[in-house]
Amino acid sequence: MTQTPDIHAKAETLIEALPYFQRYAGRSFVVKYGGNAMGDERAAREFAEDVVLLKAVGINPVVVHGGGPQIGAMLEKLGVETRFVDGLRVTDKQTADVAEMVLSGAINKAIVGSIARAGGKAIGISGKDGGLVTATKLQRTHRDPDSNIEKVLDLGFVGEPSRVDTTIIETANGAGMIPVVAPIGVGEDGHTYNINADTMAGALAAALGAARLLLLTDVSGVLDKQGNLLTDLTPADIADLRADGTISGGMIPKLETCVQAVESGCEAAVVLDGRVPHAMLLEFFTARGAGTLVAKGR
Ligand SMILES: Nc1ncnc2c1ncn2[C@@H]1O[C@H](COP(=O)(O)OP(=O)(O)O)[C@@H](O)[C@H]1O
Ligand SMILES: CC(=O)N[C@@H](CCC(=O)OP(=O)(O)O)C(=O)O
Repeated sequence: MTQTPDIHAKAETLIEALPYFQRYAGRSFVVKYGGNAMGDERAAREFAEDVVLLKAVGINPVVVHGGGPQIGAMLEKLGVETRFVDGLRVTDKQTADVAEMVLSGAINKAIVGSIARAGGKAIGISGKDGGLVTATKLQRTHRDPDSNIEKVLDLGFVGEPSRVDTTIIETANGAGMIPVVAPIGVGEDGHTYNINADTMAGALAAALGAARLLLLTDVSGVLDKQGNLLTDLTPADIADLRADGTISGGMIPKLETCVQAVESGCEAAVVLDGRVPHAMLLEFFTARGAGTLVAKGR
């Protein structure tokens, strides 16, 4: 019996992916799914399919989601003003409550639902569950570009992970479930903290010693001032890009996260375009993915 070229091509694609399945089996991949990348229904379905496929080939995907635009829309509906400093939302008590409602409620469960529809089993949690993430109030300074004066910022209930206990993730992995994590933490003081989703994903990637931290967003990767894609960056390159103003807004916490993750136990981090169909699979199972790879050295 003769086989059509199409069938051969499919078999070859699978065989090409075999070394990657083997290399990454049993390893964690932390995937940060940003509010901007969530986009339309089709993108959400494809994202869920990719995550389920990873699980099926023996990788342990951990999804950390954002939802900045969705929190913004809810705050607007409620008539609450909101603002960002260096990519972080200034969070008073009311804003923290809305962020938790939108992130741990609507978005978390929608992602769990799409993974279920793609044939996987997901468990939706936040940093509060199982003591996953203990947060402390973020201490941060901001240098005014005009006056060059550095000020201490008070962002309210914006937290950063100070302790991560991965037991609940490992328990979920062991039970064949895909953890879906909302970026909310609780402090020793009992307060609820709003954590930037990139920061949350980076802390989990470091604690799990993940093979990859993938940050899915709405740009093709980190761009230079002319708009060209920067394919490989080291922590030193990132410090230069920040100093000369090439990166701004949400890209600042994103790249800070990549640096922190690769310096604390995660092998490499990638910023990639979550709007591209099956972006994650292309990144995992081809020799060179499409986005910006951040690693300790070249
Ligand atoms: N040098 C840069 N390269 C690419 N994007 C950048 C750069 N500097 C700032 N950005 C901005 O960062 C955004 C991504 O961060 P953010 O909006 O927080 O995404 P997400 O919600 O997916 O986490 C991009 O859409 C872009 O507007
Ligand atoms: C402190 C802080 O800024 N928290 C973020 C949490 C959500 C998030 O990070 O969502 P994206 O990844 O979609 O931007 C916020 O309130 O918007």
